[in-house]
Amino acid sequence: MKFVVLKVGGSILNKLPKAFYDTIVSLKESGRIHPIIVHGGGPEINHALDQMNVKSEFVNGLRVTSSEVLNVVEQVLSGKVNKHIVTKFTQSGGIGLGLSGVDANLLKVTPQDKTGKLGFVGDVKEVNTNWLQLIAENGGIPIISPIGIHETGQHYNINGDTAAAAVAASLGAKLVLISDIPGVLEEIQGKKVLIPKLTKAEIEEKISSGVIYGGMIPKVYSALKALSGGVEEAVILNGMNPGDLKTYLSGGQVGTKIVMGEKHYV
Ligand SMILES: Nc1ncnc2c1ncn2[C@@H]1O[C@H](COP(=O)(O)OP(=O)(O)O)[C@@H](O)[C@H]1O
Ligand SMILES: CC(=O)N[C@@H](CCC(=O)OP(=O)(O)O)C(=O)O
Repeated sequence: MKFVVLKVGGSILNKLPKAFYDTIVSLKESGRIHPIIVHGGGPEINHALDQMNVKSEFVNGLRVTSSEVLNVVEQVLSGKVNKHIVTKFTQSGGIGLGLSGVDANLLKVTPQDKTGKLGFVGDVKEVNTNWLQLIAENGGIPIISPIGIHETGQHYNINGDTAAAAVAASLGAKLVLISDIPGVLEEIQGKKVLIPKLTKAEIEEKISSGVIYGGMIPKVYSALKALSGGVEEAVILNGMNPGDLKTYLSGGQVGTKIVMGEKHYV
């Protein structure tokens, strides 16, 4: 089975054209790929917290998650956002099956930060791939919200990119991180320029120089982690151009490819 894990970022969720969902459903129906969707929803969570007068706080792109915040995160991600995406796939003629990482022990976690500063933020230690395979084999498109479960039964908030990388690594799938930007950008002579390929060393350098910041940090680190976990390829693409996904899956150059070694870009 050719699994492709598509992570859809919250930055773009409400803007994605119908053609995006149509493209994924037609790729599934043609048997070319078995898509698995992992989604975010950061802006929706921020909005819900704002309405409760709770401040959103991030450390290196990860949300500090108290139990009060976790309740909101879970309601927004596993409820509102997950079902929004399921509906979009249904409208495109696909079988979208919404799950969170809590269902069927899909995403087992350990706390991300042992000092406790991040609160209930989890890192994925195991993915229950059986159910994903079963859903895919039966024509379904799994749509996963990034909430994980600890062995104590405690639920944890997982960054969407981190969850997607873990799912891709567990299946040896390609990882496609879909966001509202064409890829990793760098300002050169006052113009934002797309970086087509980035190695691990270049990523470290661009984080320390401030070129890569905020929500892009978990994205590039997740891509690297996925690669070291056995994923053959990781790429960051813009979801506003559904043609980009087709181009990428046909071997074309779009977005930013993340690779482990050799320097392709200086
Ligand atoms: N070098 C960079 N190139 C492009 N975007 C960057 C870069 N560094 C930081 N960003 C920010 O990262 C954002 C994408 O991360 P995030 O908002 O978490 O997206 P998503 O919700 O799609 O996962 C961009 O919209 C941009 O503000
Ligand atoms: C731990 C952590 O930061 N979790 C994220 C989960 C949602 C997410 O990843 O949303 P985007 O993909 O839209 O950024 C959060 O609470 O915002």
